Amino acid sequence: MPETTTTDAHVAVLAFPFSSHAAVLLSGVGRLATSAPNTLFSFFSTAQSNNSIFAATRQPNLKAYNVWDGVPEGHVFSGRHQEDIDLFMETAPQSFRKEIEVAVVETGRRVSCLVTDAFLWFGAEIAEEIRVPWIPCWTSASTSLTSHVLTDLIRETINDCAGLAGREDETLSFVPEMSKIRICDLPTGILFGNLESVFHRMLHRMGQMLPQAAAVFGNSFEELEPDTTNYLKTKLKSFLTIGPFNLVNPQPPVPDTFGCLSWLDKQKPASVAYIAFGSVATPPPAELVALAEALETSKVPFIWVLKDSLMTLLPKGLVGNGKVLTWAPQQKVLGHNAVGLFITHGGWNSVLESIAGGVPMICRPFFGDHSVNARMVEAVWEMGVTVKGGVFTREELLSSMDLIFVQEKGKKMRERVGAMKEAAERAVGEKGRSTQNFMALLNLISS
Ligand SMILES: O=c1ccn([C@@H]2O[C@H](COP(=O)(O)OP(=O)(O)O[C@H]3O[C@H](CO)[C@@H](O)[C@H](O)[C@H]3O)[C@@H](O)[C@H]2O)c(=O)[nH]1
Repeated sequence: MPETTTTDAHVAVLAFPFSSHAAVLLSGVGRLATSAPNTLFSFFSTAQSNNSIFAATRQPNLKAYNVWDGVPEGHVFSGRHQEDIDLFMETAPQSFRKEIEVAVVETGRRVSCLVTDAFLWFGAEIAEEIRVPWIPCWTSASTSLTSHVLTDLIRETINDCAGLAGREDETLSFVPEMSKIRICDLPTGILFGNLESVFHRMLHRMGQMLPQAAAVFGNSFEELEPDTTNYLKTKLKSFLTIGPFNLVNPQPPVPDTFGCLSWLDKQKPASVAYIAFGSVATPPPAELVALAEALETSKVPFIWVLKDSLMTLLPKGLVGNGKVLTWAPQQKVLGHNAVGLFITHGGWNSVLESIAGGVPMICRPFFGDHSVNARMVEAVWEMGVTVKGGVFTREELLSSMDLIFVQEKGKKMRERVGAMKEAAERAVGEKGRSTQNFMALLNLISS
């Protein structure tokens, strides 16, 4: 790729250091750093986050800086939900400002552009103070972003129509681009959950601030979400989908500690269920038991990622039919031709990785954007199903596995995921839309 940068550009990158957010941002920024070797990239996250995502060898023009996690010395966590996020967000604007100054002194280059996780809406204020463009990265689907940009409209419309009660299954007919999404599928923080929590106020503010950004870039591709992508192009100064990141920047090699891949080599094509719920979610014990029983009854071979502490819940004979482990090289597993089903929470990276592997899904959403992603899998792309009633039951799992592994409908789903996989590969190919968008982004950040 041609070098298009001026020689003194310095991009400050502010990460949201929880779940897989920082890793996804680093994956996008790593690609920019490779394509613009004369531009410096200073990547700011907490020490814990940086230690977990920065490999020993990185591009020489990409350097990690640690910011304070906001946890006061001697603080004892109360176990309150998202306490770590609340503490971080309280001090984050000042912590980032302070560390940016350190990077400026150390590199001898003033910052020329501010890239942030889109969650960090105060990036708009920092960018204004230092008079540089603000370019946020949205690490999830264009459709979930649309719902955040439209939060005020959605709240007003629902309130004008006498509130939410009994209307959860209605579709968002007043937003034509999201007309297959139901009210109950909306990400938490728009109508559901504690709307006054630090996290949800942050999402609301983000939706209001993003139209000020010089450009927003996202980990999706236009062919996957044409309607909401086009809508965002009208609402934001510039909206550039440059994904899927997993196809252009696959996961760095991770050791196959548990021998998943060699075990998969011995299984029949499209016969194995892979089960994982991302970096945060865990189904409650009763659902884990329902899942274990469904696997045992169906005899479907499986790879199941599960926390160590929960393994005692599984029936003793179960493991004979598969592998239960604490972490898998997910992208490689989903890319293996033996895998025919992904049982997932619907995290955006998992959805994109399932598409890249051509694997249909059973989605069991938990929070955040999982429900809207799962709805798209089922009702828009028809590449899988979402569990009814929101929880796993043995009977429904058995019938969904039968549908995907055995029935004609399942075959059609596999064909549709396969076609979308090809569309994704075209998008990041030499002349693809995501590649063109990436070049436009590269010009923006390094000029
Ligand atoms: O055994 C495992 C389990 C997970 N992963 C990886 O972990 C990531 C998980 O990402 P994702 O599916 O997006 O789930 P979360 O970590 O829960 O992601 C958070 O961030 C996403 C956007 O970045 C949002 O869509 C989710 O709602 C939010 O929970 C993926 O890249 C997986 O490949 C592995 O490599 N091995």
